[in-house]
Amino acid sequence: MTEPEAVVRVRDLHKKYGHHHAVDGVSFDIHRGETFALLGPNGAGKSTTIEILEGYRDRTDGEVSVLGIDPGKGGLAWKARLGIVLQSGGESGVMTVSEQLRHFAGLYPNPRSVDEVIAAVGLEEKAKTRITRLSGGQRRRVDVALGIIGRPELLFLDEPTTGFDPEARRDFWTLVRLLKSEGTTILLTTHYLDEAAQLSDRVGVIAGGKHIDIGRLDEIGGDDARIPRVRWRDRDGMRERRTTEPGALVSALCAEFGSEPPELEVIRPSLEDIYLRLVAESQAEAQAVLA
Ligand SMILES: Nc1ncnc2c1ncn2[C@@H]1O[C@H](COP(=O)(O)OP(=O)(O)OP(=O)(O)O)[C@@H](O)[C@H]1O
Repeated sequence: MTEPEAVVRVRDLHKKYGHHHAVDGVSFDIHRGETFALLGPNGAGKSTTIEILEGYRDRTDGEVSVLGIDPGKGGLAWKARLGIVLQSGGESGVMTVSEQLRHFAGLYPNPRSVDEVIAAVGLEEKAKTRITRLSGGQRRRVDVALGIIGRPELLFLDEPTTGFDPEARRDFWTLVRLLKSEGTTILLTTHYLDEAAQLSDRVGVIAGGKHIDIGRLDEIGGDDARIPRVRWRDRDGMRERRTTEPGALVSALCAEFGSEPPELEVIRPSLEDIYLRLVAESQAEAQAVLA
């Protein structure tokens, strides 16, 4: 089998702010066409890592290649192949939505149609509205629109749906799936674990600047973290058991009760459960080292 093409390659990345080691030996690849979610608690080093990949921030040490180029040396032609949605938007407020997008579209060799992008982010009714007059969530949609207007090969989405209402988030997920179906490689950070579970092929988890785990959605955290729990109520109250064979346990319970046990549930750990467990374990290990 041929190795997938690495659009992003990070090896032993380090970033120090003064004495603070914000990124402490992180390594990962992102393959062409995949959506990769970089997850971690506040201050884990996600934005610092992304900003290094985008060429906005110098690294202290390590190897980084983005679309075959060292981001510290990337020129305009390289930048035009990237789409960037930063954590805080950089759009200027005096322009209308469509003016701003037209302005940005002019900076790229092969931009998407402004009207199509406005429709894709659900801002048709606000196209002629000044950005200063938009709500926070609507401005965030402008950020996303600006990130995709240049038809990027690689799209960075740093907490893209912060401030979105639930419907806008669903619409955004549809948009990301469309971009992915067109072959766009995507690096996503988000604190919404359901968003990561919906959109990503693989997940990397970091905490305190250090790598904790990396893998496909169905393998991250290991087999033990994904063992389902069966819950039901009996005479003594709620009961719960972890089992790799929930079907067999449910059958046995049904036979024992003579019908379905009250409040029966089979609960499969969500990405959020697995993530919280990984982060808690790594924090406990870090504290044990300090003790
Ligand atoms: N310009 C800076 N100068 C000094 N320290 C910084 C700077 N930027 C970030 N840091 C520190 O580096 C660490 C990592 O920050 P970073 O913003 O990369 O984390 P993050 O994972 O993106 O967090 P969040 O989820 O809160 O956005 C934090 O402890 C932060 O305080």
